[in-house]
Amino acid sequence: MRDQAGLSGDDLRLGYHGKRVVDGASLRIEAASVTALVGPNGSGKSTLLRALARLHQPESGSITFPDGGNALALSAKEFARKVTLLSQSRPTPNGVSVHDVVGYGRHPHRGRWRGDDPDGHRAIEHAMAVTGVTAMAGRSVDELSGGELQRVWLATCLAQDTGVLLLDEPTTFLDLRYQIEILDLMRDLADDHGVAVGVVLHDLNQAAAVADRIALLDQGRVRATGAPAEVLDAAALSETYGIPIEVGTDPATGLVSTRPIGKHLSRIPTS
Ligand SMILES: Nc1ncnc2c1ncn2[C@@H]1O[C@H](COP(=O)(O)OP(=O)(O)OP(=O)(O)O)[C@@H](O)[C@H]1O
Repeated sequence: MRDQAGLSGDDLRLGYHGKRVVDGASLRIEAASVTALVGPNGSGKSTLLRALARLHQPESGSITFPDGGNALALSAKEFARKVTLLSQSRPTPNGVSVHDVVGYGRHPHRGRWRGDDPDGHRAIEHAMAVTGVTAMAGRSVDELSGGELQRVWLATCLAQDTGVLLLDEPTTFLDLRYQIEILDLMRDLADDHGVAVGVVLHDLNQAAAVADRIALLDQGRVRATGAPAEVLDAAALSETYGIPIEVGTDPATGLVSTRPIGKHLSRIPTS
C-alpha cells in the first residue's frame, strides 16, 4: 500500500546561471486529482515540474509531502518510490529493448539482488499494456517513432508505480487516439488509484477536459489556480498569451472551451 500521495512546492524560486525564471511559485499536486500546468512558452512550466521532481535545485522555497515530510531530504531511491517525471526529452539508449527500458522504472524497487522485486513483472506487463506497447516489447527503442517512444517512456514511469506522477507535455508526438488514451489514463490513475497527477499541457481544451485544477503560469509566476472554469478566463488568457482568446461552453460536453483568434483562424474551432 502506498503512502498518501501528493506533493507541494511552496514559494519556489528557480533559475539558471543566476537568471530567475520562476519567482515565488506555489503549486499543490493533490492525491486522486489531476492538476494541469498551462501557460506560454518560456513561462516556467517545465522548470517548475523538474524542481518538483528534484531535477532542478531551488534557490529557495520548499517541497513537501502531505504529511509535511521534506521531499528534498529523502535519498534518491526513497524519492523515486514516491515521485516520477515523464520529461520532454530523454536520451534514447541504443540497442535496448522496449521491455528492458520499461523495466528501468523498477529501479527504486530493486534491492541488491536480482529477483527481489516480486511485483516487478506484473508492474512492467501492466505498464506496457495500458500504454499500448506490449506488441513492441522485443523491439529496440532506437527504432521507434516519436510517438511510440513517448509511450514507452510513459510506461517506464508507470512501472515505477509512484503515488505522484508528473508529466511534461505527454501528448506531444502522439496521434489523436493516443492523446485521448493518455488523457483517459491520467484520469483513471487519479480516480481509481489515488495517484496525484501533475501535467503540463499546451492545449487548454484538453486541460479543461482532464484536469480538476489548472495552474496558469505567466512569466515565472502562478497567475491563477483553481477549477478550469475559474482559471480559463478570457481576459486573463488573452493577456497571458498576448492574443485574443474567447472562452465559452462546449455545447456537446458542457465543459469550458477556449478559442484563440487569429487573422484567418477565428472560424476554426480548436480540439
Ligand atoms: N537549461 C537552461 N539554461 C538556461 N535557461 C533555461 C534553461 N532551460 C530553460 N531556460 C529558460 O527558463 C525559462 C523557462 O523555461 P521552461 O522550459 O521552464 O518554460 P516552459 O513554460 O516549460 O516553456 P515551453 O512551453 O516552451 O516548454 C525560459 O526563459 C527558458 O529560456
